[in-house]
Amino acid sequence: MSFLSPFFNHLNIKDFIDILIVAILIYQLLLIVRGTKAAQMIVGLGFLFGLFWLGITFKLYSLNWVLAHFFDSFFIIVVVLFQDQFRSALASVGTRRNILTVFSKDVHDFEIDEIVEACGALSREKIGALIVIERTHGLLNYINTGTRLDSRIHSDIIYSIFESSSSLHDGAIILQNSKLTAAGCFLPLSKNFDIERHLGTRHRAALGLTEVTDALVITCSEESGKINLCVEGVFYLCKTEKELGQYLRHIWSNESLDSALRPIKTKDIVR
Ligand SMILES: Nc1ncnc2c1ncn2[C@@H]1O[C@H](COP(=O)(O)OP(=O)(O)OP(=O)(O)O)[C@@H](O)[C@H]1O
Repeated sequence: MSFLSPFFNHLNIKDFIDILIVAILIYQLLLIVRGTKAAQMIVGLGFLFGLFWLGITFKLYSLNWVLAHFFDSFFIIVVVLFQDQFRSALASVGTRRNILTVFSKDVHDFEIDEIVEACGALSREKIGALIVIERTHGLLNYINTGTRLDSRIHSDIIYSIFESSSSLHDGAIILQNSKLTAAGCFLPLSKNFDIERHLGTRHRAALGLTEVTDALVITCSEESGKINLCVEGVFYLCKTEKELGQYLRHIWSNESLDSALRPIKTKDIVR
């Protein structure tokens, strides 16, 4: 590591602050694009950078010429490719989880009670519902498919959205950072061919989203009234509202799970 010391010797406090700000901006950008199509584009750009590096190392002139011209306009290309993400991120500064609130809890006990109460009522009335709770992966791609609400999380509001007379009852609602951000959102269907054949599109959408993001999805079946929590492509049946509450509190506040409940298999439960 001694080869790095000349580099550090020339750094002053201003440079450290500069590097820290850029690191936070890159981290925030990654949070926004994780789980979205933009993440795949970043992998594609990384691949082109790799090719460029190979071209320079092995002096592949034609490849260098093409890629050098491509990277000349790199910033314009990035802005064009990620225009949706930039637009949403700039518009949502201050309203979504940002630099200042990144360490705060997303869903509080109060909101969990409201979600659980709504699911209980929907289940008793056999009203179908699809409720998404955002964790660290940005869901703006999916929020943009629905109707923006930005309301507080309240059981009556959730219940009335899914009533058949509501114009927003089709699709999913997305809860983000203690807010009911959008309703009528379209989620990706699971591409898993091993899914039980009887599962309909509501449940396939819950699986699909949790396969590509770390969001939690609660489904309430219109047919059976059963409530399921879906985490990382796995369903956890909640026989009662109390069980749903236990699972949610287990995930958010690390409350211990009743031994009768199936343990959640997740790599990184976010608290
Ligand atoms: N891709 C999707 N994104 C969001 N919501 C969806 C999606 N696909 C279906 N839905 C919702 O699911 C409803 C259809 O549910 P369907 O009966 O096909 O599924 P299911 O899994 O059998 O659920 P249920 O047990 O409630 O009948 C739609 O009316 C719509 O509200």
